[in-house]
Amino acid sequence: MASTRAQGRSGSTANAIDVVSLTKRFGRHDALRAVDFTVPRGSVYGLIGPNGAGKTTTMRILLDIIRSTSGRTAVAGTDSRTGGPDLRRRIGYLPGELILQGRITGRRLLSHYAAVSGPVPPGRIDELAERLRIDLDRPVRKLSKGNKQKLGLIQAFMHDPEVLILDEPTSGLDPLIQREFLGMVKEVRDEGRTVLLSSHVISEIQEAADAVVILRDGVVVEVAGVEVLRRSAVRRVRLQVETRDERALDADLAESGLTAVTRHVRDGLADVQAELGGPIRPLLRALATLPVHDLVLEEPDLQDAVLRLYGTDRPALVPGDAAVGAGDSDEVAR
Ligand SMILES: Nc1ncnc2c1ncn2[C@@H]1O[C@H](COP(=O)(O)OP(=O)(O)OP(=O)(O)O)[C@@H](O)[C@H]1O
Repeated sequence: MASTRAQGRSGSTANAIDVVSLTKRFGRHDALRAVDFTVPRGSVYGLIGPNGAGKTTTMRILLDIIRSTSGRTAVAGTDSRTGGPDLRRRIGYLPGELILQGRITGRRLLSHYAAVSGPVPPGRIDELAERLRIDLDRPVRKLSKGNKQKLGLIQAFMHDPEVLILDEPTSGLDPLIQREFLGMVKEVRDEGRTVLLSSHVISEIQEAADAVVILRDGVVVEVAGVEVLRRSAVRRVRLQVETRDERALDADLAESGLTAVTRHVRDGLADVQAELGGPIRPLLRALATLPVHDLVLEEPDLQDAVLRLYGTDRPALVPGDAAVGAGDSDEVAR
C-alpha cells in the first residue's frame, strides 16, 4: 500500500491522519469526547454519523481552523497546530459550507487559490473542470449550488495534495457528477494518497471507502472496514419449505439462527420470512434435512449496519470479524 508517493513529500511512513483523545467543548456542550482514530496512508476513510455528531468539528480541527479543548491531531505526520501554511499546502480541503460570492469568474478564483496552495500542474484546472462539467468563465455569484460545489472540489484536488479532507463533497451534485467524483477519489487512492470524507449517503461510502469512522454525539462508536461492517448486517431470508408438521418445522427453524420469523402455511407449503444476524452455518444445517423448495438470502446491506450504530449502543460487529491484518481493505484502525 505504501508507494513512494504514499510516503509523501515528508518521506515519513506515518499515518496520513492521527486523532488522539480529541475533545472539543463549545461552552457547556461537548462536541467531541476523547475521539481516537487513525487513517493509514493510501486509504479512503468515511467519517459518518447523524447530524451534530461532530464530523465537521473534527475536520476543522484537523485543518487548524478551530482548536481542540484537549487531545491532538496530526495530518501527514505533522501536528495540525504547528504545521502552518506548509502543511496546509499538502492538504486538499473542501469545507461543508462553501460560500462563494462576487463578480470574479471561477477561473480567476481558482488561479487565486492556486497561487496560495500550488503549484498546480499546467492544464490541471481545465481538465478537472471538463470532468466535472463546469464553465469556469461565469461569475461565481451566478453559479448554482452544485456548480459552486464543483469549484470547491477543483480547488481541493488541483494541487494533488497528499491528504484530502472533504466535508460532504457530493452535496448538491447530480448523479453523473457524483460518479465522476467517486472516480476521482479512487484515483487518489490508487496513487497512494489519502482521503477522509464525510457523507450522509451510505451507498457512496460503500462504493468509495475502505473503512468508516462512525461518530455519534461526539463519541466514536465504531471504526471498521466497510466490508466487515457490511457483512455484520442482518440479512433478510425468504424460504419456501414443504411441511406436514408445523410444530416440527418450528423446532427446526428455532435451531437455524433465524430471528423475526413469520410463516404462512398453505396446502402443505410454508412461506417463511425471517432475518439472519449471525453466521450462515446453523441455517444450512437446519435446512439440510428439510424439503426446501426455494431459498432467498439477501446480500447484507451496509445501510442496515450503519443505521443500527447511529441509533443504539449495540455493537455492529460479529465477534471475530474485526481482526484483519494491516494493509487489507477490511482494516480496523482503532
Ligand atoms: N461554533 C460552534 N459553536 C457552538 N456549537 C457548535 C459550533 N460548531 C458546532 N457546534 C456543535 O457541535 C456539535 C457537532 O457539530 P458538527 O457540525 O461537528 O456536527 P456534524 O456531525 O458535522 O453534523 P452535520 O451532519 O449536521 O453536518 C453540534 O451539537 C453543534 O451544534
